[in-house]
Amino acid sequence: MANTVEEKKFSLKEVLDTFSLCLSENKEVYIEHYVEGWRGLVRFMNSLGSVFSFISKDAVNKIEILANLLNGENGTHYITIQSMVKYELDSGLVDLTQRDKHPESGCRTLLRLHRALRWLELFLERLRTSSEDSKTSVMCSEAYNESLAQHHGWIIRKASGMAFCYLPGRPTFFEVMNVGTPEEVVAMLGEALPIISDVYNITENVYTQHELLQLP
Ligand SMILES: CCCCCCCCCCCCC/C=C/[C@@H](O)[C@H](COP(=O)(O)O)NC(=O)CCCCCCCCCCCCCCC
Repeated sequence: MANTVEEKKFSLKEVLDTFSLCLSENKEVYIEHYVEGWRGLVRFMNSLGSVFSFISKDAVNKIEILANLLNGENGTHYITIQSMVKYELDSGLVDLTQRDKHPESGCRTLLRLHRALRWLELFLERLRTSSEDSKTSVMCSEAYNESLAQHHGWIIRKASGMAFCYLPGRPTFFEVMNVGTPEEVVAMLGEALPIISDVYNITENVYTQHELLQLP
């Protein structure tokens, strides 16, 4: 039977909207919607070609770790990032100095996606303010160098740099986002970016407060 969810032509707007569901009234971040937002982003990335599959494989792996924690027997502790951090720290479930007993804790796994969210924020901001002849590969690698690259070793940085060269040009990129005219894409990005920044900043604060930004 056809998988209608996979085949539906999606709009990047819907994906980015998912991040607006992440924030609770008291500014906690719901992991369910965070994970859902990432699933949508990965789906979008997959539609850009198989050269990105080493990236999406890693992202999917991390998304699934978090989804399993949320759906597991201790799932109630994984409703928000704040409750996850409290629970895992209080229960000694986080490897703080080296990967050892808890190599796949929620805290260290989400931190990797959190760093990638910063890349997304920087990349989308560049896209939003770009001109017609701007190069997506340049915008992407600048955003990467300012964020994720600082946490990646040489091999991953090289492989990422090569993958960026296969990004479609700005016009095609805007088209596959399936949002509308370039002006509509720019407007959509203008609405989505503050929400992504909010989610990023709130998470960053939680991790800073608990000194978790360097988890191995
Ligand atoms: C659309 C272009 C896509 C460019 C994606 C830029 C991000 C490049 C990241 C390269 C990651 C390479 C794979 C391996 C990573 C891991 O080593 C590394 C560390 O993990 P570990 O501590 O468990 O070992 N993992 C990570 O840093 C997590 C990376 C997660 C990357 C998710 C990227 C999803 C991109 C979604 C694209 C959506 C674009 C929408 C724009 C309109």
